[in-house]
Amino acid sequence: MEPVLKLEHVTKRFSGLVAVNDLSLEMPKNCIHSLIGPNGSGKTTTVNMITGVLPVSDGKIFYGDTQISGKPVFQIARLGIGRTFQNLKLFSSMSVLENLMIGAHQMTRIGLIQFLVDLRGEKREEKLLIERAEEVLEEIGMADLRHEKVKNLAYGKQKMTELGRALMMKPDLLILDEPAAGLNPSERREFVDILLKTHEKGIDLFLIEHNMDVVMNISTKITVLNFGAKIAEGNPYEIQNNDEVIRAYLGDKYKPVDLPPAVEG
Ligand SMILES: Nc1ncnc2c1ncn2[C@@H]1O[C@H](COP(=O)(O)OP(=O)(O)OP(=O)(O)O)[C@@H](O)[C@H]1O
Repeated sequence: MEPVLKLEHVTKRFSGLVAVNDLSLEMPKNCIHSLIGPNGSGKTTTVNMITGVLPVSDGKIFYGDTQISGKPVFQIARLGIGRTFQNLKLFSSMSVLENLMIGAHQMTRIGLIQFLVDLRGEKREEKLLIERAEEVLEEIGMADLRHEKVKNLAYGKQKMTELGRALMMKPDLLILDEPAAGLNPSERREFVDILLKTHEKGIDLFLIEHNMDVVMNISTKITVLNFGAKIAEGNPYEIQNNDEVIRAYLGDKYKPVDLPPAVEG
């Protein structure tokens, strides 16, 4: 089966620094693929190249059979690749609903400024956006918070809003940069449950994550980077038992742990 995403000998150089070094990887369909490694090992740079934020220095990136390296961010997004960010990119003084709608403005023919001007108008596209936002709010369990300003939400709900914003465009592939960072165990469980539901609906997930309990519990495939280069690839069991990964990243003390149950309410 053709991979969803394929990196062929991808390198990124920043002046003298090689941030990603000759990286090749394939993400199979129906997969939760995690990219892990120590701080500074090149994970975010890799995602920035996949999403078109940074140009590759060498190599090629394919989404299905379409070469996406060299294409601008908006074109890559329109092909069906959604993304969340390590540092949330939300409008904190606006409501959850408005943030979701802004996330989808790329799907519509109108530009962002026009969209903001028209936010309370009667335009057909806005009605469609509101309908879609309502669907997403149900999916992420935040329908009752639709009119709450983002700045009043707990951090876990802000992260969920960021996820919702990425879901607005109905991506086929969703790239998540540290989705569990900053979440308490209960919020983490809730977030992971929503991610798994999202995946069950047919969205492939590619995630950068430092929380190994999350990675080892949900990943189908894991790629490990160190100093920009791939040092290992495999399923969670293989990665947990890989000597080089233990030396470079996991350490001796890592023991797989199940995620705790979510606390209701
Ligand atoms: N725009 C840039 N200009 C120069 N160097 C950069 C730039 N972006 C990243 N780097 C460097 O590239 C290397 C890889 O960084 P990157 O952020 O991709 O690592 P990471 O694995 O995502 O780290 P973390 O887990 O801390 O988020 C680091 O040495 C970083 O300092």
